[in-house]
Amino acid sequence: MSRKMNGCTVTNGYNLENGPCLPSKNGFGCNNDHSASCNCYKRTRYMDIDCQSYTYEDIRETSGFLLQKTKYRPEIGIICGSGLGSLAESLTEKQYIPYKEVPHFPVSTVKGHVGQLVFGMLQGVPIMCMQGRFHYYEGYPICKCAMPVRVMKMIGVNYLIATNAAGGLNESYNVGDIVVIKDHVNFMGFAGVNPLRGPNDERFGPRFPAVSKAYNAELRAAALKIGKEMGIQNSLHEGVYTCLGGPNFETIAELAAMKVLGIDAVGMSTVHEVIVACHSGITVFAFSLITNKCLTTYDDDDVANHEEVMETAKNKEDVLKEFVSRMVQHIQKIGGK
Ligand SMILES: O=P(O)(O)O[C@@H]1C[C@H](O)[C@@H](CO)O1
Ligand code: HPA
Repeated sequence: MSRKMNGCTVTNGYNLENGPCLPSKNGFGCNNDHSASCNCYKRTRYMDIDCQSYTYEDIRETSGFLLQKTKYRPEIGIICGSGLGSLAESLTEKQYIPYKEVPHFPVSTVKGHVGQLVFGMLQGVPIMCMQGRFHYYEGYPICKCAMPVRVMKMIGVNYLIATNAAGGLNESYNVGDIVVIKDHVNFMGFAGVNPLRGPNDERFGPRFPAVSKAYNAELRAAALKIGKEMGIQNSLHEGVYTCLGGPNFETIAELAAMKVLGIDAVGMSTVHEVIVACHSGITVFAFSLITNKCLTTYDDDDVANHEEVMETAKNKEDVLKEFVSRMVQHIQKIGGK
């Protein structure tokens, strides 16, 4: 799609003459003189094209498309982790929109991630659910992996429930336990892989957002209370999650190092989504399903595998549906529609 931005003809975010159009001091796009106020490719070719994947206008186009396709106006968004797509099946009056039909959306490539949006009702509350998320190891730039969260925000989502499958590093965790995430260690961020990298458009959020309170304390407390009410308090924990780039599972030495750092659950997602949610002012609740124990000794015969992850997720389907449904009910009570 072509449009005019600051005198440039831009096609799909590209000024064909000068490369990707970036936010410039004058607004979006190249201003064609490549001076100090111009952020066109000629001035910024040292930057990864990655981080300029989506402009505000792109996100507006995606959310506009969805708002026009659906009658739902959800304030709560849910991201289903590996094997957890069945969470979307609890919705009633469902409307499915495959990612491949949505402008600018990436497509899912991982087993256990269907690759569609599901709009519908849960506990009488409209919900937008991602049945399938995007991981860095699939080959997408990290900002692209997190792009749906910006779409959610523009659609009107104010609460995000992010779920994932994770390995349990904390020795007190068992397979099938739920870990309410209280904090994360952004290992990929240590190496500069951050969804907010690149020019910041203030319309999305601030250049330097605080993420020290990313996981809402009130929702965490509510989750623990809900766990008690459901009688699952012995298999419910609060813990620290980390996301690694994947796709390989971790080495014994890596896991030993992470243990020292106080990490409880190890996965390959969620952190980028939570950072973007925080940046956009979305309130976050996130949890991991412990699908396997992290193996921390060399004499263990077992190895981690995706089949085990999927199988555990399948086995816990019912309890997770109930847990999420009660969380939605709680969020509605405190202000989400
Ligand atoms: O999407 P999530 O984080 O739930 O998926 C986890 C991490 C890998 O994608 C996969 C490994 O089995 O499960
Ligand atoms: N490591 C990383 N990601 C995972 C794991 C794990 O053990 N289990 C499920 N996702």
